[in-house]
Amino acid sequence: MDDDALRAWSVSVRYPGQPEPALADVSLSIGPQALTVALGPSGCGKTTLLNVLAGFVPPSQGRVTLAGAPITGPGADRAVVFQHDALLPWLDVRDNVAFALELQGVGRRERHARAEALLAEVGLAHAARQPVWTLSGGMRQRVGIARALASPSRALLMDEPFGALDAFTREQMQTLLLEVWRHSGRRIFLITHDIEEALFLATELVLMSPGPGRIVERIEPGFSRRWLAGEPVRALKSDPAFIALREHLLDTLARHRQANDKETA
Ligand SMILES: Nc1ncnc2c1ncn2[C@@H]1O[C@H](COP(=O)(O)OP(=O)(O)OP(=O)(O)O)[C@@H](O)[C@H]1O
Repeated sequence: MDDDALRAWSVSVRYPGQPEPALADVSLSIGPQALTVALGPSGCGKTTLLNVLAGFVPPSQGRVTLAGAPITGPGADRAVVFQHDALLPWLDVRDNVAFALELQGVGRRERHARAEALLAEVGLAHAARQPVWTLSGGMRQRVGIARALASPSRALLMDEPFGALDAFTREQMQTLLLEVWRHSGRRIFLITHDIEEALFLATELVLMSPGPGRIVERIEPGFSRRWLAGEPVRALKSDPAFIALREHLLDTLARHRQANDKETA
């Protein structure tokens, strides 16, 4: 057992007034080197699971722990990156990142230096003094990631972080995230609707299905480590093993959808 992991233990969540649980008996262990991706259709409980790990939503049953300590609410040890960034429009790029450091009581000169180093890590050194409203969607998400890295977090929890980006920018952000993952040593939990994104990034991929929200399959794709070892992204995404897994996941999702449709008919 991994004692340093971020773990969900048989977690169920039932929202008031809902006929069935949003999550039923979900267990997950995100170890220090892990990039765990939750994939599934709308309503399968992905965001609920992220909110439980973040401490925003308490489980109705089960528990969540980080390195063995119970999670009872939000904490600086878990940084959240949302699909739509929450940048502060009156601050420039550097100060949006430095703000997270100011909250930790870091002095002005040091927080500017650290913010600039984090912006360099996400490829935005040149944009440090730009107002955030001048940035593209991909650049805004980079600022969001730099800001998450500025917190003393041990885990990044990412809710569809690239969902609003075009396909090309999205692929760039996926490889950027793998670089950040390697350099920062943070464990990552990421949710997505996108099968290729999930397969490319995940060290562990959990496939979820609704009605009630649950994990129906777990696989360890291994393509992210191959990319970090030097294999080109396009070669990996057209690798027969990648395509076979993509088709398998599509098939499994379709079977679960049919089963759910029958139950609700
Ligand atoms: N605050 C809430 N109150 C009541 N029901 C909720 C609440 N949040 C989510 N739900 C319900 O719980 C179920 C799971 O929702 P959740 O947002 O976790 O799924 P999801 O897989 O993230 O969906 P999406 O991909 O569309 O964001 C859905 O049926 C949803 O309507």
